[in-house]
Amino acid sequence: MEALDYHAEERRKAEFDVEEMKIVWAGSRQAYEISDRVARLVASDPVFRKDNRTMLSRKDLFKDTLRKAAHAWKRIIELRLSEEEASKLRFFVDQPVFTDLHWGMFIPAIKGQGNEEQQQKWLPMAYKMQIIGCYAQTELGHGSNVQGLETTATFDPETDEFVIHSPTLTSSKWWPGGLGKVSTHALIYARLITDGQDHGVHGFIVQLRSLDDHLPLPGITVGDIGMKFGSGAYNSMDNGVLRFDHVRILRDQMLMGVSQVTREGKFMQSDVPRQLVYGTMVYVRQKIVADASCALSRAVCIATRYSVVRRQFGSHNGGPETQVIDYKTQQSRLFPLLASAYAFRFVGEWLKWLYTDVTQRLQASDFSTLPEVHACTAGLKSVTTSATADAIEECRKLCGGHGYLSSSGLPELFAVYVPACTYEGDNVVLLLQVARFLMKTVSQLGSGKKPVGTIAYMGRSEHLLQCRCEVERAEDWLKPNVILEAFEARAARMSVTCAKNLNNFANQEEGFAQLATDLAEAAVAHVQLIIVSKFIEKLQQDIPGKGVKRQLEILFNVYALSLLHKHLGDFVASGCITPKQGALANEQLRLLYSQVHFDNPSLLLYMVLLLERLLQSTSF
Ligand SMILES: CCCCC/C=C\C/C=C\C/C=C\CCCCC(=O)SCCNC(=O)CCNC(=O)[C@H](O)C(C)(C)COP(=O)(O)OP(=O)(O)OC[C@H]1O[C@@H](n2cnc3c(N)ncnc32)[C@H](O)[C@@H]1OP(=O)(O)O
Ligand SMILES: Cc1cc2nc3c(=O)[nH]c(=O)nc-3n(C[C@H](O)[C@H](O)[C@H](O)COP(=O)(O)OP(=O)(O)OC[C@H]3O[C@@H](n4cnc5c(N)ncnc54)[C@H](O)[C@@H]3O)c2cc1C
Repeated sequence: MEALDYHAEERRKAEFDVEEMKIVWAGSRQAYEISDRVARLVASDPVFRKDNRTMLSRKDLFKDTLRKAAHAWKRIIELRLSEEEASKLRFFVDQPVFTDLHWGMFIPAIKGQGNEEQQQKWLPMAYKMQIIGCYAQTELGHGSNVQGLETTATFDPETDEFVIHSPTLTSSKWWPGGLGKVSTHALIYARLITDGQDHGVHGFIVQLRSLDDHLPLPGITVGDIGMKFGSGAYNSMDNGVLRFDHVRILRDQMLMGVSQVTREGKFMQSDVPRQLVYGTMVYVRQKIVADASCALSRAVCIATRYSVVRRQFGSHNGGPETQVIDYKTQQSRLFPLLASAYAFRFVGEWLKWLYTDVTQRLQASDFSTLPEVHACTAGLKSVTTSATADAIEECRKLCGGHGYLSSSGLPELFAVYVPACTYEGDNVVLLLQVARFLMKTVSQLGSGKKPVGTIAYMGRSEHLLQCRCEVERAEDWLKPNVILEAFEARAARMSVTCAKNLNNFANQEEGFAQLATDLAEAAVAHVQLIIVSKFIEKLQQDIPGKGVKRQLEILFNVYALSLLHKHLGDFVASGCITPKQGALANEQLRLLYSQVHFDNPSLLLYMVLLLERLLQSTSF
């Protein structure tokens, strides 16, 4: 049976309302309708074709990308698309391009760190793309260590200007997307110096190229940093290098929403946390989490499609060979990835709410949730991108030799996706930020300060440090409260153990350095607990549609129990569960795989259909 006939057949047999499941995935009926409409628009427009991009030279690929970006902008204007529709269209164009950074970082940084006057001056030009901006923070010598950046912005009270300078080779800005060829302006992060005093890293808007002939302005040396991983992939983006030779800018080109420099050259740190200078990174990290579920779902679609159609071995009396989806090993590798796509989708929805909430609080000078938002965005960005990068590679391997063909779509998807483990914060560095937040919370237990939000479970650590999971039969692992308590106990015990071991060192810094690996693992346990708990919260909502909630419950159990199986060492070593209970979880997982496959083949195929229009616009 051909794949498409099979799909149609399976849809007819669906155990659940596929249309309602589409809405669950999209987040709302409106979001689904926008996504569906824009996906069709992109898939039906020959200018947006993607099946040739791995065969183009870097120069032709870049020209192709610019052509697509210009065409996208033209269609956005012609069709009067909303900001949400425009963002979707850029997403479905699905090729790293300078507009990612213009819309994704340059504009949000001005909105988040600029004062009212600066927003009124720069945003209208940016929205009309009369200026094109990039986010130039990373340098050749420093990326993770933002406080180590070397570019300087020295205030000259004589002329009421800042002098932007690259004092060393390692201070060269290196990596910013859109910098190499396209951007006319950059948001530069540099050391603010007034009257000889260094006030740390702040943001400055600097024009790089002429708006008349696009040539670099005096004192500016700028270019592209060359080919990156893979052939097509990220090579459609002009990541660049930039050096300053005493470039002068007006004082009002320092973003003054977080701190200011007066006409007299006096540095004024307003009463907001200096970390708001990092606000744009926090914003992008929360978007990257939602993006992980999209990238993961695409890989799972391809691998599911293949697994359902591909047959190998098992022919009896000349009959058809076995579908590879029937092999338990194929199921145990693929189904947790399908479940992870939904898990990341739902935690991404929640994280978007958390970010919106903190943005509103900041406007009321309420900084109380900032530490938690930093820990959640950093941790979820790290865990979801690492898992997704690994999953795309796993999906390639699930497709045999065909997974290695460009036309499968998987190599390109992998090559474009994997830098997500590095950009917007190296994943290990971000886990250590989460660990810092966890250790601070543990140190405050007993101080009377009650842990709240995603760390509230630490307030029950006395119970969690000694509880025993109530699991005697495999089906006991189907109870959300049993799973939740196991994940809470594992996270609490790993954090408390780290905190105790830190006390064996002369100081916190030394302890942190020596125990960094344990601390990173404790951070992963905490973040996985957040993902599990948000999936449970999603299932507690009213979910319409025949059988939809039932399918999601199956996926939740697959996600949680496959994680438990993968990290069984943590759970058993921390005493949360016994080896026998671990074996029962694995037994339950096997039963669940059969449910996902035999009772609900349409759930799998639904994922295949989920972004089918998008897949059709690739060559696979
Ligand atoms: C752009 C597209 C948008 C859509 C996205 C969708 C999909 C993605 C698709 C495509 C993406 C396209 C392009 C990719 C763009 C990539 C762009 C970049 O990569 S930009 C550069 C990114 N760089 C980084 O992320 C740097 C990482 N390093 C840091 O963030 C910091 O250096 C640090 C590791 C956090 C350390 O900072 P610092 O030394 O200043 O602070 P500490 O001393 O460690 O901690 C002090 C204190 O501050 C708290 N804190 C730290 N950061 C924050 C924060 N962001 N918010 C709030 N609080 C913070 C920290 O917890 C400490 O608190 P305490 O313990 O209480 O003292
Ligand atoms: C495709 C892509 C696009 C990018 N776009 C932009 C952009 O638009 N704008 C921008 O400003 N930047 C951009 N970047 C840069 C990116 O943000 C940095 O690469 C990233 O922050 C990591 O910094 P680094 O490369 O200097 O590595 P480092 O910070 O030097 O880290 C190197 C490695 O050392 C280890 N390490 C470092 N510190 C620690 C620690 N404290 N503990 C344990 N291990 C540690 C980690 O393994 C890390 O991977 C982009 C990068 C890529 C790959």
